[in-house]
Amino acid sequence: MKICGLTTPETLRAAVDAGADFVGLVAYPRSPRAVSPLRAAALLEEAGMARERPVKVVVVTVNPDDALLKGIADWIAPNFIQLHGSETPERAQQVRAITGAGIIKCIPVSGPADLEAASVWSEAADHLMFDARTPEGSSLPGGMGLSFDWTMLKGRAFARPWFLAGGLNPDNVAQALGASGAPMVDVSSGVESAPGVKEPALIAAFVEAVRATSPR
Ligand SMILES: O=C(O)c1ccccc1NCC(=O)[C@H](O)[C@H](O)COP(=O)(O)O
Repeated sequence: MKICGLTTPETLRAAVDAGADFVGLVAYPRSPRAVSPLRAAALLEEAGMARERPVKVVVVTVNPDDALLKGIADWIAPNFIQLHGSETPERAQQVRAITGAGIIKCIPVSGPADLEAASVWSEAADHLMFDARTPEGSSLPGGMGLSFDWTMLKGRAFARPWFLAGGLNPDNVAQALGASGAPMVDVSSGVESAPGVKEPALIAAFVEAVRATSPR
């Protein structure tokens, strides 16, 4: 599971200690969870993760330019770049070459037809993420606590391992896993007390709820 949008060493550590597999740092200036590459590097250091990383570090971007990608590679050296904009597979290959990181591609979903977009990503992405499409004119393309009909994913096969995202929280994640058959889940606002303010107790409750649902 992935806990996204962490902004403090305490919550980063809380995610690791709870047993998250991936932690997400958002490099999108308009987000209430935004951290610069420099701040992200300091965060990892303050959380004791500068050298040894017990989890995969993901940097979330939206149509990133080369300068941002170079800054991310130099300062953070993440395991994955999450592409949350309108990037093409060709651009994703460039992102991989510039950063040396793996690629998580977000597919925005409002209806079953949106799932077809996954088919072009079998070469360029390591993982897919199905996240609720935010309404036209929204301030953010993700992290809005919106969900979609999870059942449309049930029984579907995709070329890459995938995350379910969008509107998940400790109270609904068990139902979401059952309804979608998701192999991995991602959460941001569902473990916050206000936009950008993560709560360690909610992070722990989310991880526990996933653990209690998943086969060991
Ligand atoms: O979280 C953000 O602020 C954000 C900003 C811009 C692009 C993507 C963003 N988040 C991406 C994520 O991976 C979120 O975890 C995902 O959209 C689910 O968010 P939520 O519905 O709040 O759990």
